[in-house]
Amino acid sequence: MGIRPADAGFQITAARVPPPVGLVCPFIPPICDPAAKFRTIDGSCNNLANPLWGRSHTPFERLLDPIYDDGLNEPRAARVSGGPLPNPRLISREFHDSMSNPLAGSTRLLMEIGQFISHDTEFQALSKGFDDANLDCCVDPNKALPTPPLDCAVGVRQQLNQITHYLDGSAIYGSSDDETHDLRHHTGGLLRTSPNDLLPHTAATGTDCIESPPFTCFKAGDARVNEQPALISMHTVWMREHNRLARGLALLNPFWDNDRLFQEARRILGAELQHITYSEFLPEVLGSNVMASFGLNPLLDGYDPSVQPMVRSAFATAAYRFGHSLIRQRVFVHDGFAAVSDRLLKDEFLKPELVYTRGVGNICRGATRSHVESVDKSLTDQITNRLFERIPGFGGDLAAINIQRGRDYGIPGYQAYRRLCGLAGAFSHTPPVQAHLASIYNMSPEDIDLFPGGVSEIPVLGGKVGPTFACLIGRQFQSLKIGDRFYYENSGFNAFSLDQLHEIKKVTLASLFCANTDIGKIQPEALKHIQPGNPLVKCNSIPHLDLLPWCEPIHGGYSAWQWTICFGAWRIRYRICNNPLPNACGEPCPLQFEIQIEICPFRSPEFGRGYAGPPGVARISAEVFRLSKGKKYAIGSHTIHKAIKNALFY
Ligand code: HEM
Ligand SMILES: [Ca+2]
Repeated sequence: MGIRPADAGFQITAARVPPPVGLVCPFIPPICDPAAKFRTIDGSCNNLANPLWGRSHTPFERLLDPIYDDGLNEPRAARVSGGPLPNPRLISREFHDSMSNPLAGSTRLLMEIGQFISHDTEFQALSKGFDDANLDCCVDPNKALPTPPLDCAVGVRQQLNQITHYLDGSAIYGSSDDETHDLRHHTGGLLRTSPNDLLPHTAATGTDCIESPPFTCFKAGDARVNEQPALISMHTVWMREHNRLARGLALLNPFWDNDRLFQEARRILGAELQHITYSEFLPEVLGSNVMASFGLNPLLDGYDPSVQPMVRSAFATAAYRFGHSLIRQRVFVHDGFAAVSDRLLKDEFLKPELVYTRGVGNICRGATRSHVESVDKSLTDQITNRLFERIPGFGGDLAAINIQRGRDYGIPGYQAYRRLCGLAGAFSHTPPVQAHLASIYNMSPEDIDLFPGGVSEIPVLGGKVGPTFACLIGRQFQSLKIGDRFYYENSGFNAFSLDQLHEIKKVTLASLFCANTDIGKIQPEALKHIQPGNPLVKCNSIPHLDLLPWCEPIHGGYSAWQWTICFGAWRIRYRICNNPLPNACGEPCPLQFEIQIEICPFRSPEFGRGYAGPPGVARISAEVFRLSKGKKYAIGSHTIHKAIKNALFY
């Protein structure tokens, strides 16, 4: 069944022992530049003592030791009390009904940005068949690819994150230098685009995107970009934001080269993404109490190099999949006057068409003008029966996948995580949901899988998820914050200046959409519905980031001093303003042309008229300055001769 230890390329044994002699460990720490201003693309060298922490293609970390059926490798299948665990599809059919329970107050954008953040922080590597084909699930279950742990000690099965664990914009830029190279335009710090300022095109691979000409599939920093049109739109908005920043920086700093512009824009964009996550998204999901208890609110200096930033497997396989319960049955597009499309999600999976026909602005507007589903046991049938359906009636079931994926990763059951989070009792559910769960798991709470147990809890005060998921999500975003040396609020040598931070903190989802789409009007808090206190307003009244604090001053610059030979007791030096145009933050040259005279060879008390310089140097008189101001003179010209004569002999 599935991947055998022999297929894994390394040994799986129960005891953790050092790697056997001869085993090549794939995790070789790179040599880091501790003074580097920018993140590496693959996330390495963020933690200087542990440069592999958070890098792409490294294992998920664990909160609890794994439980495998055979102690090593096989998905958890047996009940604590003996006998097989309930079949995941059965749990999905019986427990995860497809009722629609709209969430009061929140817009569908909560789902969209949630998915985008997920695609910046975790992407499991799956076992592939011959020639990169997906495994046939009837013959070979589609298991997560095994990996040795970071220290390459031999042990139980671990799973691999393909992308950078950090919240760093990898969904926009990619998680390897090759990917980034391919996405970049290589002039002006820009990313590549396609006509109408859309994402660059890519050939469809079949599993990632269904291409129906002329609607070409898109390419972005994360391979899942084409999964649904609102996700494509979100990627497009961020790609445009990068280009907008790069262009703005180029205007302010015309001497920055392509690489400098790219990296500075990427650094600002990463900060914007973190700011939106910690100031808009997480408070909406977790509520203010949980935000405070995990230290997720703004903080000026929190970096702790002992904190592991890595994504935890319980977060990736269950807690952060809470978002699957937010998903609505239909994709809603709004043109500012009316809904222009409200198609079933199953018809939009993996298809870029709506982005071409309806436009990014209308899709973004749709996300801010419609509701999202509550986080509860109900998941739309579009994902529990019709996920990626190609032949009617043969769609996938994401709830069942989530449950089986948890077992595949060996994550312990729901109760173990309740204990880890210090929650009292075995349930945080309404009595009917509790009874339903208990009966599906044959009255054995210890067997309950983390996804169904967590997603069906009563939400915490002010949040959208229950206490177990709030704890697991809170812990994860805490470690992504204080375990990230480049976290945008950190001080230290790499920090943003206070002026820059002030500008970054103006960025909201609303300002992002305003700056990069034709949305025109939006409510300031875009994750919340339009209502008194959050009215629909014109984009020009939404605060936006001003790049001026990123201006590096170019002052008006002079040529080097040129000396004449000594004639008599004097010699003259002169210089010309060869850069009369400073940039927005630079000072102009005070004078176009400057002449000084010096006693030659010794200092004498008879300085020239109007002397104002240091000993030994006499500056020419104020009239002469005026005479020469605003003009450039060639040395030897009549006016200069006159000026020098005046200075020397009057
Ligand atoms: C239309 C919307 C969405 C669709 C069709 C979708 C579909 C999927 C699929 C097919 C997987 C892979 C499952 C597996 O093989 O284990 C997945 C994984 C995941 N999804 Fe979603 N999803 C959607 C929205 C969301 C949202 C809104 C969130 C969170 C707020 C989310 C969080 C996750 C996470 C954390 C994973 C695991 C990623 C990994 O480690 O590879 N998804 N989703
Ligand atoms: Ca990342």
